Amino acid sequence: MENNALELKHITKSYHDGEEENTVLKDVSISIGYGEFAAIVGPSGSGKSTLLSIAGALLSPTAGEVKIGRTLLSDKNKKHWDKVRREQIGFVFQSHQLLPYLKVIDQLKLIDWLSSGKARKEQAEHAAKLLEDFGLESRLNYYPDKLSGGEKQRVAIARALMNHPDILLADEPTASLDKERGRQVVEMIRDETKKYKKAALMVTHDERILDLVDSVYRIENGEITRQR
Ligand SMILES: Nc1ncnc2c1ncn2[C@@H]1O[C@H](COP(=O)(O)OP(=O)(O)OP(=O)(O)O)[C@@H](O)[C@H]1O
Repeated sequence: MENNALELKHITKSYHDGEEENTVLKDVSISIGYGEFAAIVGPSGSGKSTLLSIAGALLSPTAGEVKIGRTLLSDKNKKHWDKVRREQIGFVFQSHQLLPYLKVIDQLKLIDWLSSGKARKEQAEHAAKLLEDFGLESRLNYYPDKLSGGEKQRVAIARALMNHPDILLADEPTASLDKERGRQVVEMIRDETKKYKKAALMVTHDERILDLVDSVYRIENGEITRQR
């Protein structure tokens, strides 16, 4: 049976604040398949970022199971989490987080821990291909301050796909963009998800872009429901 790119099973997350226990996620389960683009919506403070951090091996759940591709994240083996993040997950944040002193093409080559010449060549080709997919082929030698907001975010998404992740996790990727540019960026995430059979999970406040995703989950009072 084909596995999913991401499986969260019966996730509970509580934060402790002195004597108080604040349960932010209650028995949350979701699965995202390869080629699927899912969105999470919900009011401020409902636990969306917490869920994304758990899915991205940045935060451990109080209870429940996280599986990324074939890898089951275990609390006993946290040393392994760095490797999972590096090799299986692509992160995109609200603001692009590009490095100001690197050209576009070099932003992608940053993830250059591979040593062999062949691997390096493949990586350079992959970077060029991704930047072309994102319509940035004429911007390879630009520094971030010469790019528009939408272009910067597109570079950030291309960079997140460099390591061939199982899943792309995006926390409000359109927050800093106007309507049109925001939509364009989300269309590109969708296209890449389909083209490379990746999964993507996006937190968003913007209901106008939900027609671009395959599935929509809403979190409210710590509980998740699938809307479609
Ligand atoms: N490290 C922490 N320690 C204690 N409480 C936390 C911590 N991180 C988040 N919380 C609490 O958990 C709840 C959910 O926070 P979270 O950031 O996941 O919500 P969100 O849905 O992403 O909100 P927003 O849409 O405003 O970004 C909030 O009540 C928040 O105060």
